[in-house]
Amino acid sequence: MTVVSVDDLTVAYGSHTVIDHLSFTINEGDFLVVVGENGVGKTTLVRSMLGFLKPKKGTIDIPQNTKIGYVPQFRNIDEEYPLSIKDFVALNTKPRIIPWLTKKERDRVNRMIRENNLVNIAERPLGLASGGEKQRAYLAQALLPDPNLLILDESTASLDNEMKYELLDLVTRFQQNGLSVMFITHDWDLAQQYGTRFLYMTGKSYETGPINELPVPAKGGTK
Ligand SMILES: Nc1ncnc2c1ncn2[C@@H]1O[C@H](COP(=O)(O)OP(=O)(O)OP(=O)(O)O)[C@@H](O)[C@H]1O
Repeated sequence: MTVVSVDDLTVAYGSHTVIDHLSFTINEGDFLVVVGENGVGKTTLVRSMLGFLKPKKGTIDIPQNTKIGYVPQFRNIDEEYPLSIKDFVALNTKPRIIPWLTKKERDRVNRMIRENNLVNIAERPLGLASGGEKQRAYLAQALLPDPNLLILDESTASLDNEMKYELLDLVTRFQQNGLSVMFITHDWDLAQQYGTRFLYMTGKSYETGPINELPVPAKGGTK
């Protein structure tokens, strides 16, 4: 089943064309890694897929049963941030008339807390969590509404190796249960280890295919 189909997409900021005739698809259960140097349009692609930018040309076909979860690139959550990890996850419950969570919503929040290894720290202020714990909280929040496509924009960028693997192992577990993943990264090793397919954006052209065909640059490349 196709969860997103992008065909001949062109996106521009005014006269500055950033994405030029891009086509690719994401299928159910894919772990698509998106690689490419700074400024080639990776975040612009995500913003277009989320509907925030109107394509100049081409189409982004998102079937009705595709629900997207998104973990954006940068957040500035400092020590003063007042919400607990659990409350932060619960922020992504859909708008409701009564101000408190229903039992079903609470159960769902607790499930996400469990499945993202946050049980022991659920009541801790998010601002005091480590980088890896924060990323797991962002993941839990994004997964709360049960999306079938998860977009991660550089989620491992600020993490040490152990935390990177922990986070991506977790994401892989969800992927193996049918979640499709689109993971934007500058880390070619992680791309090769976790991806099933790739989209390589060079700024001039695009390549896509199974992960074993990823054209890994020589050392000193765009890593
Ligand atoms: N709102 C905007 N208005 C005008 N130009 C923009 C805007 N957002 C991004 N750009 C430009 O579009 C190009 C692509 O930016 P984008 O953030 O999509 O790249 P990226 O591949 O995600 O980069 P990075 O890896 O550094 O996050 C850049 O030249 C950037 O300066």
